[in-house]
Amino acid sequence: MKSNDATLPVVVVDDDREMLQVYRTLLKGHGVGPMVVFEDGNALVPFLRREDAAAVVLDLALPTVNGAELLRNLVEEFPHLPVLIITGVAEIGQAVACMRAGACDYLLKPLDNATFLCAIDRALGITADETRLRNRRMPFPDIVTEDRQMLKLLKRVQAISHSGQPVLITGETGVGKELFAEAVHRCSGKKGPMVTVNVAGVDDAVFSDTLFGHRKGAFTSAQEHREGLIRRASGGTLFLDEIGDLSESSQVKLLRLIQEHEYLPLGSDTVAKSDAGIVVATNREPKLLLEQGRLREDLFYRLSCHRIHIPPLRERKGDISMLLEHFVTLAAREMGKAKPWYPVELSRLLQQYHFPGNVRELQAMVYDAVALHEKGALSLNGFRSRIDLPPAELRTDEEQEVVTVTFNGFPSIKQAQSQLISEALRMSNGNQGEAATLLGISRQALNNRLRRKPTSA
Ligand SMILES: Nc1ncnc2c1ncn2[C@@H]1O[C@H](COP(=O)(O)OP(=O)(O)OP(=O)(O)O)[C@@H](O)[C@H]1O
Repeated sequence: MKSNDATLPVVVVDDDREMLQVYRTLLKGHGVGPMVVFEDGNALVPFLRREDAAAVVLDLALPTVNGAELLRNLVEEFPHLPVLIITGVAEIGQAVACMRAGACDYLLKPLDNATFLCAIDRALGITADETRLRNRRMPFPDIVTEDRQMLKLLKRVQAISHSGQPVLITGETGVGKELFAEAVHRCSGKKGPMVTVNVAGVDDAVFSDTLFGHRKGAFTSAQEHREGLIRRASGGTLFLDEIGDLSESSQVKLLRLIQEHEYLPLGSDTVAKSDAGIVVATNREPKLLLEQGRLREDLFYRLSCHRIHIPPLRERKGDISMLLEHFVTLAAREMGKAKPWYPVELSRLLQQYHFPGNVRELQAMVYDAVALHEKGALSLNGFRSRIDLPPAELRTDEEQEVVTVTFNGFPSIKQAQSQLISEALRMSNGNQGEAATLLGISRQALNNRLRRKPTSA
């Protein structure tokens, strides 16, 4: 990927040569470009797979491909790329469908130059933000966060990942310890795999056998030679999860592995060597385990060389709206459903909850809501019941705030009406009959309102 956003091209897909000349003049005069042109859509996706772009300007009426379908493909495959739709057909249902499919703007021909350039500015603004975020988290594509403390931790991960010392990751259940272990592994540049072993409640015999393997005949049922998982992690990383209740003898073996990079397969008297990096995690407080005599002091100090403590979600509530959006998108994609709409106040509602199960709990809640939703929208009430918050607990002043937050101030009747019509059209995928039913008015009444104020919906 090129590092400087200003060098990324704006890709224009239009078969009208006169229009292409207009775009060229406008973009050049605006200091935006270079411009890459496709007169039909077929070569666009292969191009975007090879090259990065700042934005796509897409004419819906293309000769050989369906513009709406191309838009859906672009959003699906390049979710960060802003797509600006241009069309000659003033059709409100189509506009709503395009915006719902993920277009960043929708403009009508004949083009108003100023409106077009404003839309381009907005699109490029989005690109700059996304690129900044993407670059900041480059080695951590799966970790969604904007929290300052978490971003500091990610920097720390980058700094320590090459040291060759063990890494201890702590934090409550579901905060993302395994994700961080993967980040350590990815940043280390090790070519081998990351092998995860959950050692919760595992006795020493199973621990040793699983990790170090055994020779044939090492014990009565050892019919075959077994290679341990440490061998599989050669050239990579061994991630031991839940080390909080490891037995005393397993701790000694782990210490030897960390210090000497050596282990003894069961039944073998030849010491084996390992070059795997070691990352361990626990959701218990290590100091407490130490005080209770459940963690050996020498192992604790050896493990504490690089420690990463991930804060619980309730201490970084600012992440909730990003995670909500991330999981709604992910869940819809995995379930093969259209991404449902949800009200802006949902993330405020979730911020009232303390999330004992942390990100995992939020993820499960969202997946459940996406699986169950009807009419294309997630229900606030469904979430209220999931977080044991009866409707009565939402205070009246907060309910009023919902209105002012949605409209950025108290709305006029006209604004509220126009917002309701837009939402109904959005939720019904542009189907005016369905939208009218949602609004409790006749289709004719909705049509009259749309004709009176076509741009408001
Ligand atoms: N910051 C995040 N961004 C995106 N997904 C996250 C984030 N944090 C956690 N998750 C998701 O939440 C779930 C739980 O995360 P993970 O398994 O890493 O937690 P954990 O701390 O290892 O839990 P446990 O202690 O129970 O093993 C996973 O599906 C993970 O992908």
